[in-house]
Amino acid sequence: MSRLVVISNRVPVPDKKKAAPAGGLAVALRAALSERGGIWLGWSGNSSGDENPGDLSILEDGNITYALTDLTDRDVEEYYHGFANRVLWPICHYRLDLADYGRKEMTGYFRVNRFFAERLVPMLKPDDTIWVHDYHLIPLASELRQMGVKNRIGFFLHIPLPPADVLFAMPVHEEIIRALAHYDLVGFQTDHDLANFVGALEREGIGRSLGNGRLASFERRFRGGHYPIGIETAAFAGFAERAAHNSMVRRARDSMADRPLIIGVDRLDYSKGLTQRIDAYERFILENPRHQGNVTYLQVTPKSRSEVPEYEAMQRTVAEQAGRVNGALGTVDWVPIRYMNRSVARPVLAGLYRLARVGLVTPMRDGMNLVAKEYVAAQDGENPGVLVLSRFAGAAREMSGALLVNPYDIEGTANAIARAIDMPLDERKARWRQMMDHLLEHDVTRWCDDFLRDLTEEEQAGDHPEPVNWLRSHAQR
Ligand SMILES: O=P(O)(O)OC[C@H]1O[C@H](O[C@H]2O[C@H](CO)[C@@H](O)[C@H](O)[C@H]2O)[C@H](O)[C@@H](O)[C@@H]1O
Ligand SMILES: O=c1ccn([C@@H]2O[C@H](COP(=O)(O)OP(=O)(O)O)[C@@H](O)[C@H]2O)c(=O)[nH]1
Repeated sequence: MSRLVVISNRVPVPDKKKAAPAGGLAVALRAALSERGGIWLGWSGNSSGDENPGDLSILEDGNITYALTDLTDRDVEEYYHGFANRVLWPICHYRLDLADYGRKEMTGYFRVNRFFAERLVPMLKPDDTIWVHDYHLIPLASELRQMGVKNRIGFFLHIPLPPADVLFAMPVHEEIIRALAHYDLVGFQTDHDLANFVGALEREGIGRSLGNGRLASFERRFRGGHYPIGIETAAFAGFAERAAHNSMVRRARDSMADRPLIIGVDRLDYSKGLTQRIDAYERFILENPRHQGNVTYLQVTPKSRSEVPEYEAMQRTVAEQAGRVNGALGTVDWVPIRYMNRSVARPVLAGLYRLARVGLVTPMRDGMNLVAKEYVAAQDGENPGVLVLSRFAGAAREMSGALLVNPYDIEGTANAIARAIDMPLDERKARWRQMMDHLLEHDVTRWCDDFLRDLTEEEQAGDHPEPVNWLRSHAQR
């Protein structure tokens, strides 16, 4: 079995001082790395100011080497805040109105990808399998190929891939597609994302599907597939059971005194549909006065990407909106929305999910949304809560027991909340069982194994004796 090399923007370096266990993705990739031995390389999250980032910081943990690099202020600004989070993120989440494209940021993005490639190359062995994660690092394989790297390289996109009409609003869409063609396997969260990618290849004649997941573009052959990411289902269910003793969970339970709780857990991000969700909750209360003073909605919303102007503006908007609803509907002994602007450790979250009669997960767009899966895994099978889920989250492709909503339809979402609160036990159990069985089978380890199996079985792009001349012949037609 070849060594595994993982590259992602953020690296969950194990921290023995922190009590909270790592998230599912980190657990699964660490397991795969420790089985094969390997390296996990990425950004340290720190800036070196104007100075060139020094040597990599190396941390050895068993047979895994964590390799972290600082970036300069300019790199962070152009690559992370700029192109990744103000161009790729909004476009991939269908928010063309928020995309702020600039050549400087685009150049910085490609420059930082080259820099990651330069740092990686000296560490590589010829038969390493390389797995690159997410939109920050799309050009990494093409940079590595230019440096002579012939290894198998896979890429997984954690966020949605929009249809051609949306993707092509990005001035450098062709360079992005060309960069993806340098991987041996490109993985998406859902069949819709994969179909959008194939549609984008075919729309302007820059590629095509050869059938059976095989793709051709820019004179390269590679594979595309969909691999919906899972969670560490059994372990998470265990956290939820044990969390009953946690003091924060106990305090939350005592304060509810058997009244129904609705929970939302999201980074403070415009893709998560927080303002529409609060509107829907307000409408639900107004239309169901018997729930006034009865139901409470807890929204856990850690700050995210605060240096990006759209995120900074969101902090104010959501806080003001929650304040307005509390002011309008609250009473001397009831606060309709408990709004928390900080992060909660996952084992505690698990306990809070389990207390909640409704999990409200209503993004306007989301690659997957692990919160939806965690909410289901955390439930007590004898008295489970109901998942109200946006049809625009990747998770909606799998969570067949959820009440699916269109988050743009405030009235429809309000009705779904009412239906979830009043749902009889038998229906709740049947819906939950369906979803839990799926999550137990399709957990994050399975996701990791499926992707790596397909990547390592894959013919190497560079192995093709003849270049793919399809593009040229197509252009001549
Ligand atoms: O690293 P940040 O800028 O602080 O952002 C946090 C992560 O957000 C995104 O998560 C995505 O991946 C999840 C797991 O596959 C998926 O469930 C979710 O729908 C996506 O939004 C981002 O893609 C990660 O790279 C970030 O680290
Ligand atoms: O206070 C919080 C809020 C969220 N999360 C975790 O952050 C992840 C969010 O993943 P998701 O796919 O839902 O969305 P993303 O933030 O990656 O877009 C989930 O594992 C949550 O349990 C957490 O640990 N503490």
